[in-house]
Amino acid sequence: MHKPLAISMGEPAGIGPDLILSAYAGRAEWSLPPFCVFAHRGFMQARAERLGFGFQLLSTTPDEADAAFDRGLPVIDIEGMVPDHPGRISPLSGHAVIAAIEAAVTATLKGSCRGVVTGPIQKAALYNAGFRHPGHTEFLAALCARGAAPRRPVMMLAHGGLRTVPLTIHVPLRDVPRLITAETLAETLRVVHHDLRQRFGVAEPRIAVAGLNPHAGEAGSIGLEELDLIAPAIAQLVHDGLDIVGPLPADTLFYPPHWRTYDAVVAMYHDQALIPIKTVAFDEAVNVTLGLPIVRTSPDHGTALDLAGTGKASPKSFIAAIRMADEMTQGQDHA
Ligand SMILES: NC(=O)c1ccc[n+]([C@@H]2O[C@H](COP(=O)([O-])OP(=O)(O)OC[C@H]3O[C@@H](n4cnc5c(N)ncnc54)[C@H](O)[C@@H]3O)[C@@H](O)[C@H]2O)c1
Ligand SMILES: N[C@H](C(=O)O)[C@H](O)COP(=O)(O)O
Repeated sequence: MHKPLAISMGEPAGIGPDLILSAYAGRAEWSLPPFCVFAHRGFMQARAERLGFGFQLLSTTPDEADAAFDRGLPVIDIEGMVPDHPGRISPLSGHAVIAAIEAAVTATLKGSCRGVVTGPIQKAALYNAGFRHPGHTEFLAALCARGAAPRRPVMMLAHGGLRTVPLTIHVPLRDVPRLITAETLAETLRVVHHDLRQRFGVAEPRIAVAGLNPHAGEAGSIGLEELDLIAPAIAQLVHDGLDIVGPLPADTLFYPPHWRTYDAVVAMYHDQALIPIKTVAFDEAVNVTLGLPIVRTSPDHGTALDLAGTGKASPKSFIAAIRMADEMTQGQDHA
């Protein structure tokens, strides 16, 4: 038996459900491994009919998903009220969106599924339903910690050899300087180094670190974070034997001849890391969470409410996310 990948439905008003259905319809063309969807079945059925997909949706358990996969899309039914209103967020669906993620992670931690691929969520829409995290990244770390203090999860966006990591993630820009410490940077770099080896098969990772300020502080004349925090953290890790360079000016770091010499770039804040990769590879880049005991990937895009229910959303990044989770969990394929 092949263990399936677990896919959470994401925001019902967005394009996540559409892409899950498209992925199943194109599973042979894209050579996708078996997967099961953690979703409200009635809602998925309605979205499938709206988009004109004729295949069956089968209620299964994760353990039955592999055997069912050729006959129909295996759905692990999540209870709740989930209206099929493309583009219109409903306060009713929040609980089911959260429960789908929780159930997908639980099935993966239990070993019934190989890894988790998440459909995009609209975070603000979940806060009324009790969501207390800035995004999946931190929520997954909390779920994986099972009540203990979560380890630091690390967000990476990856497309081929271009891999970018924001040190700080979903925080206001004004808080970024305060959140950059030698400890958080060293912890993040160790996770990136470890997972480049373990998850990406990079034998000797070489990591670049961006500065925070223009020109990486220009020797302290445009800010001191580089001299006071970033350089000392790098020096300590280099002393420990890791191949890390920086802090480098962020504006020229992504010039192709430069980034191609690194296996990953750790940037200081969300947009510094995500703008370069979404600019050159929005269609195909993958968001992967490092530092977890399980594999989790996701497309790089969000809910795209404007495209939900239209059939016009590109499935490429979602397919790339399934493929990456498949590649990273090859060793766990068989139950
Ligand atoms: N993994 C996640 O859960 C995740 C990731 C990113 C953003 N989000 C959330 O998504 C919501 C919307 O974010 P946003 O508007 O900044 O970004 P977005 O990625 O949803 O949309 C940005 C633009 O790209 C287009 N687009 C997105 N995906 C596309 C696809 N597959 N095919 C064709 N066009 C596509 C959209 O139509 C829109 O014009 C926010 O609430 C954000 O927090 C969630
Ligand atoms: N920062 C991500 C992006 O812009 O692509 C996105 O919001 C996803 O975050 P989580 O994986 O933590 O939900």
